[in-house]
Amino acid sequence: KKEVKYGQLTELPRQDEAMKKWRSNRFGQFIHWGLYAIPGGIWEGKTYKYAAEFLKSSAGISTATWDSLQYQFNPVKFDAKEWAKMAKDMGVKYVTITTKHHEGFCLWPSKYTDFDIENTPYRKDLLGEFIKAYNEEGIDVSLYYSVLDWHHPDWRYKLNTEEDKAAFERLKAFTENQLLELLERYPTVKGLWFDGTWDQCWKDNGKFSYDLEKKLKEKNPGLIVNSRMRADEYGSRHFDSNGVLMGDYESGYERRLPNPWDVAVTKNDWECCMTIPENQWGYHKDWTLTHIKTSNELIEMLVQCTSQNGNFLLNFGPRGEGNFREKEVKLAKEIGDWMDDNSSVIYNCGYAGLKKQSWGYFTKSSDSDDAINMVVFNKPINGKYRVKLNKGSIIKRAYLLSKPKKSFNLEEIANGEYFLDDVKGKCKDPFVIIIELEDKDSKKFKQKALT
Ligand SMILES: Cc1ccc([C@@H]2N[C@@H](C)[C@@H](O)[C@H]2O)cc1
Repeated sequence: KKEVKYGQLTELPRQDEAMKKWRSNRFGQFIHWGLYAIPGGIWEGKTYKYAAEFLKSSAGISTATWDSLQYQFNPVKFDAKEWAKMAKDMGVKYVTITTKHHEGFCLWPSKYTDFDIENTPYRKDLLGEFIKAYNEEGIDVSLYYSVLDWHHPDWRYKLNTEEDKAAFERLKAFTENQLLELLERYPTVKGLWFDGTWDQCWKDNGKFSYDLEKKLKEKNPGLIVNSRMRADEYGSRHFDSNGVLMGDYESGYERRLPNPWDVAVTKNDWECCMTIPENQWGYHKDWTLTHIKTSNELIEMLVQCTSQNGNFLLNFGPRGEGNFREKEVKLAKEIGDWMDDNSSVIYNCGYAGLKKQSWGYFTKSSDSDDAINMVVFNKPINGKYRVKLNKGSIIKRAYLLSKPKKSFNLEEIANGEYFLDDVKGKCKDPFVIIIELEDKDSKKFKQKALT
């Protein structure tokens, strides 16, 4: 074991109220919005397939040219209340918005740069309007902040010379100032989502990231930060050099999920962030370039995350004018319709302590030990759901969440294992079966085979 002085700051898993709320939220909306939304992946008539928020590098655009987009940023269609209503109807309990992406443009009026919303035709504190509207809908707000900053003259990928090191000291001060400014201006913010921390410059500053996490948590007690914020003094990221998780939850699942049967992942808090297209975070004008995920695919990801004690952060990329494309509005509505009927298997739910089975996913509410949720995505060809619980578990009753009076026929096929007869009729959406268990002391002893 290495001696790590600047590794984990807060003992995990956190059991304070703020973290319990974060955990029970389960479903969040990611918003990527910045100057990149203006060109939307197309530059001088050429469409670039790579992620639209990377157009500056994909199209080899100079910083001066890119930064002049600032004078075009005027989201006349932006209506924070409308955005917050769409999010509320979709069923998200929290939102994470890019305050500053790699381009360096700030959606809030910052004292530390002119490359911000104040110096655009819009002028007003857009981020402030956004936070107020979402909080009024009862949605927690967390802020995405990119340490990597293509605009800032003191950004360095690597610190080779003394001049590099001096420049990066200024960049670190700028970063700390902006983050403290964000927490000062927006005290209701619940979390910070760091990105752009993979370069050598940051890995060489592990102690700084430790001290910064400490300062930010002193400024905003209960603040929740992702593991991506941190490096230890040896340059190890997310997990310190002894494999101990840093930050407050693991944020390595970007556009990918763990294996559905992976149990190890359930021991930490974690979050998966996901795009609707194959790989677009910022607005891209052309969504015919790759597969666009359906609401069923996205609902299955949300359910899988919940089944493994993870949160699901689904990304939306609004247009430069400040409205969402129709496909995103439609998906938000479809997901919201499903959540209207089934959110009880998501909010305040997590890993049921059971092996994944072929019909779908188990989730269990943190508030009850004698009920288990089965979220079905695959109907069995033999018309019976094989349900394998822990040994000694006895099902008292099983029924559809949508038809609680109608009990399933049960057939006990082994200790803690049952067949449930399938429901009649077609189900076009994923549906929920509630399993009510006999409480523990009423169990009948079942002879285990001697082999
Ligand atoms: C190689 C790469 C760098 C940065 C990213 C950023 N992280 C996501 C959360 C988005 O912000 C994306 O732009 C993605 C891939």
